[in-house]
Amino acid sequence: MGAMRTDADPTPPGAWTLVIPLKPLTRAKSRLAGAARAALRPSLALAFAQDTVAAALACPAVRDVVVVTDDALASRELAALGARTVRDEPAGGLNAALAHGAHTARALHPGTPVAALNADLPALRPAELLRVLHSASAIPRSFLADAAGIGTTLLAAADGTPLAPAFGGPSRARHLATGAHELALTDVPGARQDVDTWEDLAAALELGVGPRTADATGLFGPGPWRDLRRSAASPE
Ligand SMILES: Nc1nc2c(ncn2[C@@H]2O[C@H](COP(=O)(O)OP(=O)(O)OP(=O)(O)O)[C@@H](O)[C@H]2O)c(=O)[nH]1
Ligand SMILES: C=C(OP(=O)(O)O)C(=O)O
Repeated sequence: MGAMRTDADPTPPGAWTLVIPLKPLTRAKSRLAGAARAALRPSLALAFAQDTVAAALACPAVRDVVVVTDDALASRELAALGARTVRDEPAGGLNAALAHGAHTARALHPGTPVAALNADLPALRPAELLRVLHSASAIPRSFLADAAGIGTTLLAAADGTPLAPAFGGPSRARHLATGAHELALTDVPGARQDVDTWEDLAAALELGVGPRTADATGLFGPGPWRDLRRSAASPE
């Protein structure tokens, strides 16, 4: 199962606590609305989160996953996978939720390095996440840009360093401007492929998604990515 370790590996087994934010499913993934299968949007948002959380929990560098959400169904389903769930406090939006999650993580596990991870990474693989966290271990505060090169999929902070999340829209530039180091990893496509649009979902399907997203997109019928590209081209 786990990847090979060496004495030089700066990522001790189970070192990291990940914080994963998730909006209420009925409001999540609004950019997937307006296309033929928009009614499936909450199920897709849940499937992405389930595959993201499952991959995170299967990563040998991860000791715990804290999901910050007010969605009751998502809380139940993600707890069933082994994540902890906390309420979305102080109800101040994404970055406030992440700061709350990071505080919870550090209270639970003093000394843990913490990383915020988006909930919409259905093609994430545990071995990729291990490479990302391994690189992040050597740096006080670092981030991974999304596949589009505009946003951020992961922001990591060592013990003693504030996470200071600045997610939302063009967060790559914001994280750079606040002094975080950009992780220059080219071989972790699943960790960078967030899904905001039907085109993003097509790209994730081509990389290979986890089982819940595969099931949920199976509802689209055969050749899902070709169908999705058609939906993206002609929204309802
Ligand atoms: N707990 C919590 N999570 C949030 C909040 N806003 C966004 N998120 C989550 O943060 C990540 C990125 O969020 P967004 O891109 O703003 O929202 P999204 O649902 O992914 O997509 P859009 O609705 O299309 O913007 C996703 O995992 C969201 O579920 C919030 O206020 N609270
Ligand atoms: C919130 C973010 O992601 P997106 O808007 O791409 O979902 C971000 O990249 O900061």
